[in-house]
Amino acid sequence: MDLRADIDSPITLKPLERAIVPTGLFMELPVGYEAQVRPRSGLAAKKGITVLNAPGTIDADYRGNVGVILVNLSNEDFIVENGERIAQMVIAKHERAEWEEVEALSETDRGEGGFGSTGTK
Ligand SMILES: O=c1ccn([C@H]2C[C@H](O)[C@@H](COP(=O)(O)OP(=O)(O)OP(=O)(O)O)O2)c(=O)[nH]1
Repeated sequence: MDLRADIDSPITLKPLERAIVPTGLFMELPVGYEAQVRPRSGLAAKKGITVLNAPGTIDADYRGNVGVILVNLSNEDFIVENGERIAQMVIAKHERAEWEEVEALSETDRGEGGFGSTGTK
């Protein structure tokens, strides 16, 4: 679903500035669910505006105003207007891990290789 700015007056984001933009959305998620705040591709592609902490996490026990941390990665000012669609949100179910401490991990071909260890071709 779309998240809209719920603000009394417009917010100006200068290049590289960020702001927490309230949405006026308050909710109660069931335990085992989270909401994820994501950028809108149109704003990103056309205006250089994205969600700084994407995906933002809304915890199930959060009861406050859902905020969107917008950042202006363009070289022009961007004005956030009240009611503007600034981000989108999905509700996601997640597992709860039970951690167990062990002496060794199972062996795999990859092992500790990561961060481009398989090359680019
Ligand atoms: O984009 C976001 C991210 C977070 N929040 C709210 C809901 C979330 O449940 C709470 C805490 O977020 P997070 O766990 O990402 O923050 P933290 O930096 O770990 O702070 P805290 O100590 O408050 O958990 O802030 C938002 O409204 N929008």
